[in-house]
Amino acid sequence: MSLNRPTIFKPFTLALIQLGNIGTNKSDNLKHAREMILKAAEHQSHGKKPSLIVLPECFNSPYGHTHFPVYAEKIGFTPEQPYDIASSESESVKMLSSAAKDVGSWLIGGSIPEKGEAGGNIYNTCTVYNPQGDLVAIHRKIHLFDIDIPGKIKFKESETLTGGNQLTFFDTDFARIGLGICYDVRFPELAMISARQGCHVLVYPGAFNMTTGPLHWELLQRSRAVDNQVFMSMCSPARDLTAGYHAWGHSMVVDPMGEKLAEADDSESIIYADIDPQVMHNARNGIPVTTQRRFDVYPDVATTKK
Ligand SMILES: NC(=O)CC(=O)C(=O)O
Repeated sequence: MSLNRPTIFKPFTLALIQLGNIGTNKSDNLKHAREMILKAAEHQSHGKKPSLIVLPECFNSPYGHTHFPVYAEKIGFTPEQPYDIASSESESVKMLSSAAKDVGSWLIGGSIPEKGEAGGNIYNTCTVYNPQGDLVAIHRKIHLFDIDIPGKIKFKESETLTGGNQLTFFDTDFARIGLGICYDVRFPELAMISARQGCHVLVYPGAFNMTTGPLHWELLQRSRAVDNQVFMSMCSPARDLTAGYHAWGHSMVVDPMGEKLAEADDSESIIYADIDPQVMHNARNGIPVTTQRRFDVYPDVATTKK
């Protein structure tokens, strides 16, 4: 993706689908996700449908390290080449592509377990589609969710997943969008670099839990938004107490001043936020941190090369 391309930032509506009923039957999960994408697109704000629709992390399978290898699909995307949907081996990619085309909106397809090209690696991968249904970008969760809070929650994605090794953003005709997945939000460098590369809106499909959700879900999103003076949003699955992993829910959109524009509760729902670029311009003019950095005192992590 060329950084030199002039970026556009225009008002648009963002829709987050807090998907429920994610069970063990993948076809049912895909069917339901498709129905919810069509429903999200029916919304009108200022006479327009949402320009960008988002699904949650792990929307086609139960969330858990033992499930990832069972549900993993081969995608085979390379950013340098156009992707041929018709010959894709991924049923999830095919559904998402056709749904994006049918509604004529950009679609961030949450995440799915992905079978890598070689060596049996499995990734937690987000795919992105333009309104023509083309697969235009993927983001593989970089930081794996390995936590152990005694008596509360133990989860080790690294038992079956491999972390991605690339930052991802993409340009639309209304904004530059930066991607991350869930635990990636705890690493402020990622959001900082995306913002410094010109992203206006950060979208992280995610699935926090009942221990970390109440403490950190909102705090981290508002922090990333205020640190970087960007719009920040995370899209969760709905809470299902019959599932092995209890998602926190509370899908959210935060503006560059840290104000919440929209928030779901824990049940299945679709939330919408009107993204107004003027809010970002006002934040940056009023609190000019973007021009006050002191790289004579500390290094610029956003440009430091490996
Ligand atoms: N599920 C995650 O990747 C992250 C999470 O729940 C947390 O950071 O807390």
